[in-house]
Amino acid sequence: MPIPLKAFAFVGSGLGVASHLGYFIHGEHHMEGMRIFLAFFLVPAFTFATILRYGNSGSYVEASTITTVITASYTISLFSSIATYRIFFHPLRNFPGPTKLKFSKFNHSSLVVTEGTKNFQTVDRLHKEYGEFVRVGPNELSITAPEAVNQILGAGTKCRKAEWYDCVAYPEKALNLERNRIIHGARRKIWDRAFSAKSLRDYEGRVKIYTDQLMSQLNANSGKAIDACQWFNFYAFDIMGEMAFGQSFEMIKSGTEHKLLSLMHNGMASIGPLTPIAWILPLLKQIPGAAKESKEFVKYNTEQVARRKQYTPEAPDLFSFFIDAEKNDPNPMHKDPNWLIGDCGLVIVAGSDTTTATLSHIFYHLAKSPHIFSKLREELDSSYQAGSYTEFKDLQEARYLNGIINEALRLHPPTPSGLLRVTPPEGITIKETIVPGNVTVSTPFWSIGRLESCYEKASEFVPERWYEKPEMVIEKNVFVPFSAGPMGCVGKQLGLMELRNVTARIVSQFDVKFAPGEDGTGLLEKSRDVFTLALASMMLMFTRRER
Ligand code: HEM
Repeated sequence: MPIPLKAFAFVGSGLGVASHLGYFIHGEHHMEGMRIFLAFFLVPAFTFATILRYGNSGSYVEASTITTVITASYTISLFSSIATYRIFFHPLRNFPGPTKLKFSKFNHSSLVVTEGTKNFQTVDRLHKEYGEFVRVGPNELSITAPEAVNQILGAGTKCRKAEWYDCVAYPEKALNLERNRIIHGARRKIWDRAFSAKSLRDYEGRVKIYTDQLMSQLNANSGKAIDACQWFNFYAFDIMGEMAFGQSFEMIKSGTEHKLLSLMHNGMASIGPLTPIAWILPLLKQIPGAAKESKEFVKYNTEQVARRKQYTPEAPDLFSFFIDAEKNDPNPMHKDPNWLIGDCGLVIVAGSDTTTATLSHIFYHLAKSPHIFSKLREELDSSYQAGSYTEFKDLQEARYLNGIINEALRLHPPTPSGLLRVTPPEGITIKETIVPGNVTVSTPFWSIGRLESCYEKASEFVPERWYEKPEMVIEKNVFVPFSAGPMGCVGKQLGLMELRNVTARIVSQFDVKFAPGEDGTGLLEKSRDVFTLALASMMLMFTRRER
């Protein structure tokens, strides 16, 4: 007697629930995209072939009907089980947030796309609607409670980096992608050496060369409208090329974009919309012909590393330390050549777009507010001489300049959505709220930087709050544009050195204003959130100062 179709539907449904409760609900599966994807095709094909071979009639119609019934009932019950769990039983079920985001991160992704790839603003809107704790995914919370920043990112944090770090540059290895704390700590030691106080002093000369080059170009274009964001990007990128490979990309000199810059930016463009569903990124990279730019970026870095290994620069660069570790460090992990290639890409990505975004926003505010520009020029005229021996040291102490940099980082953090972390298995308690274990959490920098509970007159650009009016910084601990703790920015001092040096030089030597028809809103409204910011243009005029 033939088995009724209902029985097959029953089996499919049972398997659906069982695979959810026995497999998908446990642990991490973000790197299994390809296997799961293939299983969804191969298992039905295998089922079809088995029924055809061993079924009662051996007919194609029977085999395909039964396969369809099992597959459909499996799929429906799997997704129903997932949805039911996420809404009614998940440990985050009582946290507020839009219902569609509780179901699936695909809905977050589509929200990001429809709202112009500005996740930090999307999340900000959700916080205004739902409060300090917002469930932005089935297993994800965005938190603006000030206490969360230190607990999630601070020195003693028990949180670790989220799955996103495995996916975003798969299959690369690099310091910032490393989720294992012991391995991260061991690699971080090499980077810390490369950024010691002595090394930083050695890098001053390199920074100066590119600041000089930028000044020459601004001189040559004095009084003309130019895209400041693009020139700042050339500047930051040239310095990072010098740091990573011991040779710049010559973009300031040539005034044209190097191929690597567009490769990097095109490669990063997908990160914005795909961050909520980052498991798709490794899947894409395993498809031949897909994710071309990212693959080319890695290929370029591989070739450059090979070239860099052929010579020793006169003064050490970052790679002097990395190559030394590969050859001489007793820890064998540094022998893996993938570290050099991945860290090479990391120098470029981490060091260029962050600095560019900050410089661009500093000059947005200087062009918008002539009184801030004049006050900065006064400070510099009285305490600083461009090109002097003590130039870098003097600028460290320029209070107004440093206040301006802090304000730019507060209102326009270069990683505006914050950083994804996972809570420890026992969970954490933030402001009496228990955040369960193994939940993805983030503290959106852009929103927190604008909270009246953290800063007095939060929406205003007030450099003095950082020295003369400390009462205007209500929650000091939330200001972490470089992140904090063991995974905080290792290049912070180099970044600050560049920002101070180039800002001081320009303000001392040029008048700055918006070009006709420009008011800087394009920069604020059209830049996209791709983890760092993909900047829109901003046309400024730098005119040689009349003395
Ligand atoms: C305004 C300038 C900069 C800002 C705002 C900034 C910000 C940040 C932030 C927020 C992180 C944490 C990322 C995460 O956890 O996913 C980070 C990490 C990092 N940054 Fe920066 N950065 C800047 C400049 C630089 C520069 C010039 C370099 C030089 C190469 C650099 C190298 C790095 C590296 C290597 C990491 C990874 C550290 C680790 O995982 O231990 N950054 N940065």
